[in-house]
Amino acid sequence: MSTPILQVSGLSFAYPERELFSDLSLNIPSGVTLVQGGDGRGKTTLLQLLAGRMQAQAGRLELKGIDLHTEGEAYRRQIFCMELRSEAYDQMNVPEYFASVHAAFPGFDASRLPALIEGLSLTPHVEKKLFMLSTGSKRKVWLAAAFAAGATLNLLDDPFAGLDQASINFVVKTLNAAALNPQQAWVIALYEPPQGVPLAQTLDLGD
Ligand SMILES: Nc1ncnc2c1ncn2[C@@H]1O[C@H](COP(=O)(O)OP(=O)(O)OP(=O)(O)O)[C@@H](O)[C@H]1O
Repeated sequence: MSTPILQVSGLSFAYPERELFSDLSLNIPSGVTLVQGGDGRGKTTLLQLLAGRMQAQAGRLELKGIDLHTEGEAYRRQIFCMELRSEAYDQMNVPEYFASVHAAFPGFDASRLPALIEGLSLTPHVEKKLFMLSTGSKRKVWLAAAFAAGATLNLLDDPFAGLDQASINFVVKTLNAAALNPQQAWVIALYEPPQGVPLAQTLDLGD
């Protein structure tokens, strides 16, 4: 088996009033990994921990040999993470947002944007600022950015929420094509397994 993209060992994390993970070890290979779990099981928190945006109480995370603890900046630079709760990009219009992602990811492939915008029915929205978009449209913008970014590790929290069926089909098709790239890993957090997406593995956090 090839070396995993991300190696996690001994990860422990608790909020003051609730322990979520204790001594969790896992490998994330290329392809699609599903983090499955019911309400409040810790899907979002786990993605934030993998992204290096929240700090665990214990554990080691190594992304293609880069250790989060000792090389945090280099580690985080390889990760595209949907920041749906962030307001940091709200004042940007869609092309400005894509330009900001392009600046952050050297492997960003801008030639893919027209097809992604069309496939996700974003054309009527491209001149809008992000705060003007519905949650579903904003999610589509993040997804388009993820597919163009070329990041090593891609963390997609609830990628289908609020999407119309045509866009869901498009995301499934695009994700399945991206999953064939042995240099990239895709982690998706959902309540239940997605239809039509072959999974490299499932991490079940319970109902
Ligand atoms: N900042 C926080 N401080 C304290 N507790 C938190 C915080 N964020 C989340 N929690 C709690 O931790 C648990 C896991 O939350 P998290 O959002 O990671 O779960 P989730 O599986 O993504 O849930 P959902 O599907 O409902 O979004 C929940 O019980 C939540 O209430």
